[in-house]
Amino acid sequence: MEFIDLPPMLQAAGSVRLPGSKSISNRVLLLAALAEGDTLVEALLDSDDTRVMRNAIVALGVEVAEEGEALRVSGCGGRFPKLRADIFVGNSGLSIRTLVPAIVACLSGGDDAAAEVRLSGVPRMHERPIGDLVDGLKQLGARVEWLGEPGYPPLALKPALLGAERVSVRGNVSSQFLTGLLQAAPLVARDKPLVIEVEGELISRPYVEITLNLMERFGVRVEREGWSRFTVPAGQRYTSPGRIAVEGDASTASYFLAAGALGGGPVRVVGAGRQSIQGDVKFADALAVMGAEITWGDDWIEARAPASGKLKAFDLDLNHIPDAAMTLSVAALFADGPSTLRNIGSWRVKETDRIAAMAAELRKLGATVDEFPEALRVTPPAELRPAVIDTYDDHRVAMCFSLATLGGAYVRINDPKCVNKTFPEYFQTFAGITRPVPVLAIDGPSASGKGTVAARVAAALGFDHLDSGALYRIVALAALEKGVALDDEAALAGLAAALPARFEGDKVLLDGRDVSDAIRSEACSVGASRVAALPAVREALFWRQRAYRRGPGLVGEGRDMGSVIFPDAQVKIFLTASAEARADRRYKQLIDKGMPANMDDLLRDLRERDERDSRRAVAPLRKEDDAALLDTSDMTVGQAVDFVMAEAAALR
Ligand SMILES: Nc1ncnc2c1ncn2[C@@H]1O[C@H](COP(=O)(O)OP(=O)(O)O)[C@@H](O)[C@H]1O
Ligand SMILES: Nc1ccn([C@@H]2O[C@H](COP(=O)(O)OP(=O)(O)O)[C@@H](O)[C@H]2O)c(=O)n1
Repeated sequence: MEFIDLPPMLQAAGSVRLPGSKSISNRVLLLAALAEGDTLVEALLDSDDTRVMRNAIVALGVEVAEEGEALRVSGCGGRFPKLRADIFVGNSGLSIRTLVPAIVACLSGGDDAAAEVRLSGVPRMHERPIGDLVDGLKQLGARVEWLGEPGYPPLALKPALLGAERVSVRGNVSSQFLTGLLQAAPLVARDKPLVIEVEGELISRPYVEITLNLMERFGVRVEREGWSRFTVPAGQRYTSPGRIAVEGDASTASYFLAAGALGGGPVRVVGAGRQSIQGDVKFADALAVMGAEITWGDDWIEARAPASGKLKAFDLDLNHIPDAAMTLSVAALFADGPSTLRNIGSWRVKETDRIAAMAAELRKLGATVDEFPEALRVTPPAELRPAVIDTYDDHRVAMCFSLATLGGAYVRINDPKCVNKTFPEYFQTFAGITRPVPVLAIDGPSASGKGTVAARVAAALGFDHLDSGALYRIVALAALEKGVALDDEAALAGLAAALPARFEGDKVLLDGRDVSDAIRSEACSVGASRVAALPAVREALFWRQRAYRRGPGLVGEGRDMGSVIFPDAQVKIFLTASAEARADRRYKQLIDKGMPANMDDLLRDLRERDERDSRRAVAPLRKEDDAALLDTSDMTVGQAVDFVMAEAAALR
């Protein structure tokens, strides 16, 4: 499984130019395809979902050409030229739900009896309902055949004359059904008006407003009575507006605005603002309810943390911003109490069951989550835990969990490429506005001076100090005490995973006992180097070591700080010295502590350990390409510290 590790972040600030809106891009592509005349579409989103729509209109015979950064769509004037096609819609709900009514309308009254368009998608798409939409189309006379489970894709559309003047559709499953019917309506209402009635409550209304707004840009007027009855007057045709610029994506904006609110800010998103036609800009109002400071421009929004520093819990009906509301469920981790997200039932039929998915993943971070049929209550933990987040092939799950890093937790996002659905550059953009907790990694062989230098540098910088070798030594000590064999990998990994050890200043405590000296014995030195060669032991200590990365920063020393535990460390040092110099230092250290020591034994032992540490299969000791080499054979401690402090200047 591919993954991306996001380190804990100190803060977020900066400016982001938003990628094009998915909702607008896909509507514009279809309307431009159906219109009379060429449309030059600017700032179109390039992502999996928009490629689905683009490929679909091309498969239906519409010409599309790149012109610099823009796309020229040569409209077909109301009837797709090719009505024999197999269209793959991936996992794009909007694409299938708007293509089906438009194709059905084009199949009406044609003279090719063998015309047939089939639509299919990824397995999840075949679980996403479309039956209510098809029922509506059948009222008009459409011929639709289910190719799998009735009510779900895949399906086949066949020629049939559409007749009725009235159609009704359910509004409480997906507003995309209504959008699909509305966009196809002018193709049906050639001689007589078409009335679309909505049964039940219409959810996600702002998306329908985007539809009406864009239809108007393409010259089609819709009469609306409340949100339950829409009349499309007869004889209208889509005509190209010539050129159209796609707004920035307001749903995507939610991640960056939240980053500003959670990570200090200010973070500004450019491309959607006060004048946006997208309902999701209202996400900024929800952040304001939490106490974030929001500033609006015509085409930008800026968010920063509340002056008090603490975000407030909320209880909100989020029916109008279902997508951006996912971001709010992660923001709830930063609130001063339990927050409730209401009226989000549509989450159940999205890319995944988002209520279940968010509940499961938020819990991994330590939150208490109550799941209801159409709501979620999130109670933040005292401290976020590092978590491995599963993303369910859902771009929004992947994107919104990146925000947890602003709460000081390491987050591993599994299958991060699922963001390609709407924002392939997401993680790079997120990295551009966030500042990871700094890490200075010092690796090197035994007695090279890592511990001594790390302690001094950490004190000078005001950072924490992680002596990772001590963890392996404690495992060795615990094993020796409990009589666990030093090659019993499973038992040793079990010991390591549940190690009741703590660092307190200079002291190392095991089960509350001071073992600072005990772990430095020769037996523990040899034992540590043996248990450290076992992959399961290293695995068991992996997240534990990462948890030491906390603001304002960390100096980590060991063998694999810069290669495995903190590969993104901003400063890496490979500290070494000749074997003779190191044996000499170790000898003096032991004699000072009143411990027995023999120079020849020490030198042999040191060489053996060097060998074992460098030859082992997992996390071998070696200098990383991006580490600065420091040979202290002929240096004083002060000189070594000065060298590292000079490198550490890069952290500021
Ligand atoms: N140039 C130097 N840099 C770091 N330590 C040095 C240097 N010269 C002598 N020493 C001494 O070497 C000894 C071993 O250092 P230590 O920090 O325990 O090494 P490590 O953590 O790499 O095993 C310490 O007593 C330290 O004072
Ligand atoms: N990050 C680390 C740190 C230590 N170790 C192992 O743990 C042993 C003890 O580490 P240490 O840093 O206390 O050892 P010294 O350098 O003090 O001898 C080393 O010999 C390594 O085998 C490791 O594998 N990875």
